[in-house]
Amino acid sequence: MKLSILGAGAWGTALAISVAQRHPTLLWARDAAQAGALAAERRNARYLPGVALPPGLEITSDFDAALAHARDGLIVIATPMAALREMLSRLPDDARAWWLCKGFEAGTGLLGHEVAREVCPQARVGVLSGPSFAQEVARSQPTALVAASADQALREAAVEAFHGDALRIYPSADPVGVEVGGAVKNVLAIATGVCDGLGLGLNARAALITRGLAEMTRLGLALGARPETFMGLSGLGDLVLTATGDLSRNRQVGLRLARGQGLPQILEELGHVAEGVYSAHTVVDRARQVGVDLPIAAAVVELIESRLTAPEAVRLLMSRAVTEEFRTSA
Ligand SMILES: NC(=O)c1ccc[n+]([C@@H]2O[C@H](COP(=O)([O-])OP(=O)(O)OC[C@H]3O[C@@H](n4cnc5c(N)ncnc54)[C@H](O)[C@@H]3O)[C@@H](O)[C@H]2O)c1
Ligand SMILES: O=P(O)(O)OC[C@H](O)CO
Repeated sequence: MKLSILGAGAWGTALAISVAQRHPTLLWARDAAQAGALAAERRNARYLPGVALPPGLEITSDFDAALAHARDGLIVIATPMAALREMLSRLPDDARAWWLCKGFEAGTGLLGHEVAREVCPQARVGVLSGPSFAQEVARSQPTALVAASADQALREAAVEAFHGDALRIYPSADPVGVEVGGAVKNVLAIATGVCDGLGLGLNARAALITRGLAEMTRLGLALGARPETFMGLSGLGDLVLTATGDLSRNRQVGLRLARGQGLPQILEELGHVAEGVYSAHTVVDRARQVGVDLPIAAAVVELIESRLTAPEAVRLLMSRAVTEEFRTSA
């Protein structure tokens, strides 16, 4: 099966390295100079240093050539969430496409499948998510992902395309749950980074992850997700990885906020997208629209928008009124 991966950041490059070992794969970079450097050096020095590109992986900055390559195959959108709408709008009507980005679209508050419904209703689409640090996938370390789409044939195509010796693919028919998990875990990883950066201890970290999972699940159920999805790879799995793994950019944002570093400097030093920063406000807004309370995510918004310091955010969360552990309503 032919694959074109749109976006040559860390994750697009890592997935391209993985699938190019099994399928004719083309990696599109929007910047011609970056595409030239990737092709000449056979590595992605800016976004994924230290990993060689396999000889069969083709590189281009020609968008039409990328679409043509995958005409009978699959397109994979590997840009940040902020560029998903633009990428989807450039696809042919009958495209078969998967995206890798995790978040709610800033401004509209939409999840990826809702953006696709607006922009390319004829296309057959899905989301590939789950616990997956790009550096580990690029080095063929064992990883399990979930491929979620309402389209069963497209789910089968994803297994054919992505499944391999080091990459297990679990199909899912719950794109809502998978996308909510991927978006909310990024915000919770910022919170856990703050918690660990302040040295609040392992009890606090476990509490934050568990109560964060409750927030993710409450929002997902209100948006029509299946409850079991939050116990799966794109829910609990990705939350545990991102909240505890130091390779996470979102966790790094939290660790550095706890040290008192300013957000603009943190983002500049990271050099990669940290989707939780851009999604936090939108996650909380979307939850409010459906009557769901997300205290941890709301505290992250206060912190990144500089209305609270990290210790003040902790005091706010600890002083909340007592509630039942499992609420019967939002
Ligand atoms: N890095 C990971 O381990 C990982 C794993 C799973 C999911 N993700 C998700 O995948 C998405 C991409 O993450 P990443 O780590 O590759 O980011 P990154 O910061 O490493 O790279 C982003 C890439 O997108 C490109 N880009 C930005 N805006 C664009 C636009 N308007 N049009 C075309 N290209 C554009 C950039 O040039 C860059 O190549 C994010 O939503 C992230 O949450 C990342
Ligand atoms: O580095 P992060 O925080 O964007 O997380 C990367 C992936 O989403 C982990 O699954």
